[in-house]
Amino acid sequence: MDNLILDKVCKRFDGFEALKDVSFTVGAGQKIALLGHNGAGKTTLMKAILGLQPHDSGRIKVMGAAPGSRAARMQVAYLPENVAFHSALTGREQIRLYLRLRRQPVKLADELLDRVGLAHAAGRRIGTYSKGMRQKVGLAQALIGRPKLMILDEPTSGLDPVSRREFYAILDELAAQGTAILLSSHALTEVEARTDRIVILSRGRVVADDTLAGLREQAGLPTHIQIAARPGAADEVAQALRGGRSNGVIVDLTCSPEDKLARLREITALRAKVRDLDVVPPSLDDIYDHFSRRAGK
Ligand SMILES: Nc1ncnc2c1ncn2[C@@H]1O[C@H](COP(=O)(O)OP(=O)(O)OP(=O)(O)O)[C@@H](O)[C@H]1O
Repeated sequence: MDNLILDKVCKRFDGFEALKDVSFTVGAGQKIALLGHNGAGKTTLMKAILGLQPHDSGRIKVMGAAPGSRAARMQVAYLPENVAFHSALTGREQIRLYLRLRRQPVKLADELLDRVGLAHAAGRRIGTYSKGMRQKVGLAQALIGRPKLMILDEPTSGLDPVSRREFYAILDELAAQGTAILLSSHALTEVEARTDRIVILSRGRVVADDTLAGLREQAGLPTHIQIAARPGAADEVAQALRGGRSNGVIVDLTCSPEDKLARLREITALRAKVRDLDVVPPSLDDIYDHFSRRAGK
């Protein structure tokens, strides 16, 4: 059974279609990135999954239950984009409060804060925390009760690179235990390497849903090959490969995915004149741009 099922979900605001026939699933242990421009419908979709805002038509199932039902709420965790906490409470007090609300033992608070790297500040008031630290309190809160589905809205905004890595390590652990994760982000390079599948929303519609490799194949965008020629051989290499020069010894080529192997064979034939080469596939930024533009037409 998929932990989350979305089937032709639609939502309108005063005649404006915020979500149109949105369908995809998130299985146990899967990490899915939800990408989309400002106003694409990401938050609206998350709120519908959480049962915070009713959808108009289509079907949403959270662990087989209706969104917002007690059964669903017990198994889902949410980290909103801008987490607000009581600034006079300490991190420990805030998490204890959430634990009480979820009918969990309060003694788990320190363990949860330690897990998100906040043990050292557990006794300090949240009003003195940085944005990144508050985000970590939010993550500690979301970890309560071993959720089966985690919905994270821009979870790493405000986190420094080390904290981001730690954050994704926690998500990996949860996914390994079977939690399904849906996270929205504008940091494309970050989700590129850390999620299993990418769903792109544009104007309320799903315009792409695949692995990064699958999206690359569908988009058919060119690959760049950068060849470092041996000293004095750059002109000859550029001429033989019909490539451009980006600086003294680097020769740049662009080729379609189908031509990649043929081009690599040509380069190999020149190996006495080539010192090194890099094959640079299209980035998620390029792919995102491709699908968004296509949807806009
Ligand atoms: N309560 C509401 N009433 C009217 N329109 C709304 C409401 N909530 C959202 N919308 C509209 O629905 C569209 C989708 O908004 P949503 O907040 O889901 O986008 P988003 O993808 O989360 O954007 P962002 O990346 O900027 O957070 C927008 O055009 C927004 O103005």
